[in-house]
Amino acid sequence: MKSGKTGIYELDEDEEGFPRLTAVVPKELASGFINNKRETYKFRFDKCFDQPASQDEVFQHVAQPVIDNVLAGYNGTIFAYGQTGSGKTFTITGGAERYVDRGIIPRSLSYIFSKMESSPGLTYTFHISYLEIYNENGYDLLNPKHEAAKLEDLPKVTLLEDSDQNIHLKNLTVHQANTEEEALNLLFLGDTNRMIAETPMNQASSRSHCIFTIHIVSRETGSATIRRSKLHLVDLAGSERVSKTGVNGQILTEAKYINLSLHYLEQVIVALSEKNRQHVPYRNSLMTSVLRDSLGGNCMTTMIATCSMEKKNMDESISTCRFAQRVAMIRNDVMVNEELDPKLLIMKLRQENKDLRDQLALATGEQLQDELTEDDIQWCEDAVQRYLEDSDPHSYLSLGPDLRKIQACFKIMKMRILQRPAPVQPQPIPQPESTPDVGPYSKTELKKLKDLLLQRDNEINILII
Ligand SMILES: Nc1ncnc2c1ncn2[C@@H]1O[C@H](COP(=O)(O)OP(=O)(O)OP(=O)(O)O)[C@@H](O)[C@H]1O
Repeated sequence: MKSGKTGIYELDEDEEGFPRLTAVVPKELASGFINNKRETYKFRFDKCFDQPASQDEVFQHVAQPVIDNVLAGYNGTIFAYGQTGSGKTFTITGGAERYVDRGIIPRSLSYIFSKMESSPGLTYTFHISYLEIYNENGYDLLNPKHEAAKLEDLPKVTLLEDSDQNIHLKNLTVHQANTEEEALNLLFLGDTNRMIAETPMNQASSRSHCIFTIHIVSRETGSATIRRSKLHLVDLAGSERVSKTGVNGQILTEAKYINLSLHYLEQVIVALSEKNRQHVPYRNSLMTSVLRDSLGGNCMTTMIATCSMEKKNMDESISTCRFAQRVAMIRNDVMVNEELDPKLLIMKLRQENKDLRDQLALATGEQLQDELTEDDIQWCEDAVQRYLEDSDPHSYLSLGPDLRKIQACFKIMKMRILQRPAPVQPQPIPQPESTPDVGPYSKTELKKLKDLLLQRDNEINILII
């Protein structure tokens, strides 16, 4: 956080070193506030980003820690809250003009896929869904028919609750993304389909809530345990009050729905922040129902409050800061969402069953009579192969007490010996046709010796003469 004054706002640190935002209300604005005598408002946050903060800085501080936890199997939510035009969409999705303006969603996708590539011991599967909530109705932004139809013509996304009170969303498609590019294409498709309309406050105001969700399944290689987690990236509709915008007709209806759903969101957040509160009113709105497992309980929630620095928006900015303070009071108990993969679990149990039968046979001295299965024979093949390939002369073939397996392994080895090609016999070196060599000397050497002998005899004869 940068310290300093930004017009009527001041950024510094409180006594405990936390970033603090102080809003100093100018006299001419004070009458518009509920407590019109109050002149300064102080808010404490985990982090404050001043106007020049880069998208990368925001991503690193806000999103990266949440994503690291999501990849480790926890649920995570990041949502942007603030009045229209304060930068929610810019923060969550990003600006379209420059690459450096990419927001939290595309950066999260890049980060997640790069993490996946650098974790060879883990297998990840990613699925993506993109939900828009408009006038309290849910619509699938990734529905293939979306481009051709009006939003209202699409099948509505509805809530279903199972006997364990888990929420399921009917008509919301979930798409697998194997690469960053595929995931970005889904984001692009959803953003293209997003409903936008004009209001007097903003030419391209988003009047709906959008929830981009990355569903992650991970498993360590060879493990039967799978982890399921999800990351919700939420771009809320503008939080400004209706009276401020001076709108009517359809836009007024929309604004009322937005205000109501944000009010219910606030109610849930207030309930979650009260220590001994038993009932949390999640069911009041579609958004709180969808985010039920993502606002409190088993989830890491991060809220980004976007504020306008302009004087005329000061009461909205203070209201946004108040909301953010309440969210900061929620304490969640997070746990990894682990479960066993049914297929791997069955395989594991079958193996355990077999081991137990083998042990029983060993204990009772009784031999198993039924035929070995194809899997058993393959197991024997592999065991023999490993044994033969092992260059250690002291290695042994461990087969357990099952006589059938021992016999199968012997049979496999015998087959391998029988099927081995006959060893190549060394061929005799062809010799020139002549008398065979005698003794340790070759014929050439013998001839040389005979010649030498003859020469010596001649020399002796000459000397005698
Ligand atoms: N940090 C920023 N840097 C540069 N431009 C920004 C920044 N934040 C917002 N903007 C620009 O301000 C305008 C409004 O921002 P944005 O659409 O993100 O607001 P919003 O809060 O999502 O509004 P709405 O509620 O209407 O969706 C956009 O043109 C956006 O590009």
